[in-house]
Amino acid sequence: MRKVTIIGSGNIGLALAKGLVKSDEYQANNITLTRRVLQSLQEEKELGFDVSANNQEAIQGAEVIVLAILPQQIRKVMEEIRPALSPHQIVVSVASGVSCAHIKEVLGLDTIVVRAMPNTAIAIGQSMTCIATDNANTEEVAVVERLFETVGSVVVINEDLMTSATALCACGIAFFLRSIRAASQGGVEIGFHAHDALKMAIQTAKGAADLLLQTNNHPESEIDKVTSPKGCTIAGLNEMEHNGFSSAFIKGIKFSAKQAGGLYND
Ligand SMILES: NC(=O)C1=CN([C@@H]2O[C@H](COP(=O)(O)OP(=O)(O)OC[C@H]3O[C@@H](n4cnc5c(N)ncnc54)[C@H](OP(=O)(O)O)[C@@H]3O)[C@@H](O)[C@H]2O)C=CC1
Ligand SMILES: O=C(O)[C@@H]1CCC=N1
Repeated sequence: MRKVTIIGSGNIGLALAKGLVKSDEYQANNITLTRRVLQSLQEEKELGFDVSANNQEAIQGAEVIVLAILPQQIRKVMEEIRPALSPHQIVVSVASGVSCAHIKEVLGLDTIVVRAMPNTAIAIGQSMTCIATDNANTEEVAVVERLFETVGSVVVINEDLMTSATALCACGIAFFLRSIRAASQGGVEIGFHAHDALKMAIQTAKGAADLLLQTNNHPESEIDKVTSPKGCTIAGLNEMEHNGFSSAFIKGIKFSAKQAGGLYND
């Protein structure tokens, strides 16, 4: 079985590890997890993951090394692992705003580097992951594609769109979650208990997403089927638009994309 090392087992690193095991394509004992505060990985150790605070030892024998470290911490980690890297290992960075060129500048120009931008739904095999590279060959990209396809959908994009992918997909999951919370808060105001309102909002959002996935229809064509003439749906939608709903969403995504590009401090 292929060995994967995840350096930086925080929110996204652990979500990836859990998703890989849940997919049944990987076993916990083929995944090494690192972080400095090793006590925080006690539960994962009990689940069978190999855990370590030594990044150099942890990457030995790994086919793929995932850097799931904050952009502000990644240079130090790369300097640390550089002497222990082997030529055929694929380095996958999920750090936002850190380019392939930045990574090769520290790890060496011959290092095989692929950037990946997953989201936290990776823990349940439902990530939307964008990947990009400027030097990996087709086979190496295919290895990374297969890894992330076991935990969701994958799109290969040009590297110059990675910060946009960060905003739309990685941050995006938070935007949709906030919209579900807002819907449930509205539900409470119109008469439901919080628990029921949240359940209704979640299933309605899931139905909307599945409708688009399964029919390939444009959202507006599905909206047209809901909006009866002179009805309450168009009244609600237009009230939301008068208050800037689409505009706020678009502005938020643009602002996140701008921020995502500036997180790496040389
Ligand atoms: N959260 C998300 O949804 C997504 C995040 N990303 C990107 O993933 C990266 C990580 O983000 P996120 O998971 O949210 O951040 P977290 O802070 O949750 O995780 C970072 C982890 O790195 C560990 N770490 C720090 N220094 C070292 C080191 N020297 N050696 C080993 N481990 C170390 C930290 O643990 P300790 O302090 O114990 O060392 C921490 O657990 C970021 O670059 C972010 O841009 C990308 C897509 C989605
Ligand atoms: O908020 C962040 O900076 C990270 C990157 C994408 C999702 N979380």
